[in-house]
Amino acid sequence: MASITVGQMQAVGERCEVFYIPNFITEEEESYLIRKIKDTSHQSWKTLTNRRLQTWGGQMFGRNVLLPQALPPFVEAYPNIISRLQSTGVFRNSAHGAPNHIIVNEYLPGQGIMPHQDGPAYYPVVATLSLGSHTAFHYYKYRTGNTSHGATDLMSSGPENEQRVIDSTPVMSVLLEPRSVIITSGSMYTSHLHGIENECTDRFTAGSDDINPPKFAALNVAVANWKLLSGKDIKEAVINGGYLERGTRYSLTCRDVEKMANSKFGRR
Ligand SMILES: O=C(O)CCC(=O)C(=O)O
Ligand SMILES: [Fe+2]
Repeated sequence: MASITVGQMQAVGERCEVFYIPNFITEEEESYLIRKIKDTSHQSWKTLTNRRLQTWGGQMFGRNVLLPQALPPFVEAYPNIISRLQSTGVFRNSAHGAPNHIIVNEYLPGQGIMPHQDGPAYYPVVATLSLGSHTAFHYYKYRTGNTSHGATDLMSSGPENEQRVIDSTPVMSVLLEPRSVIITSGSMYTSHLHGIENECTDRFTAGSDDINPPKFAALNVAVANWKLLSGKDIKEAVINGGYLERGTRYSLTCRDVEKMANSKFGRR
């Protein structure tokens, strides 16, 4: 992909805060990146309860400041993920004009990530590249009035650690294909949450027009980006009410940490 402009990116939903770009990288680039992620001579995994992660571009110092390190060549040179993301224009007003930090998550089938906000350390845009498998990605809002409506409600710790009730019905849900990028900005970044349920299989309710779009069967919510899906088998499963088995998925969560420690600081 030579270059992408905001005009060519496809907005998902009416608010134009979420953009879906299928085939952001080629299959060859995807295999190469997965090989590099698995080759831990460069970096190591941090194991959490329900997934593993690597951090590229440096470690956070306190909550908001990055102790920067160079990003690996497999996002700067080949494939040139960072410059492709730059060419979308979504980072043009961020402190460094480009992502300077990447969290690589690994999810086995059945693993997900609780609804959360990415928080104030970053410029409020996140671009996430999916590798290896599709997944179902949901955006949630907080319940107004903060009243819990029963045992199914989720609680969040929120950016300031206060407990808030999350509405368990997503405000928007997208199917992320392998090799796609999803960009989250605006209020979807600053006041909504996002998460991935711990599922092995995603089932769909058939649909193929705006009145009756295909849905994620378990939640009865539309697949908001169904028209933008590019994989033949994936699109067929979604439109015809089939199912998709998840494989191991790697995600590259690319953001701009606005405050960076002076790089000389650590060396003195
Ligand atoms: O894996 C994903 O697509 C989401 C990851 C995420 O939300 C995060 O790292 O903050
Ligand atoms: Fe996140």
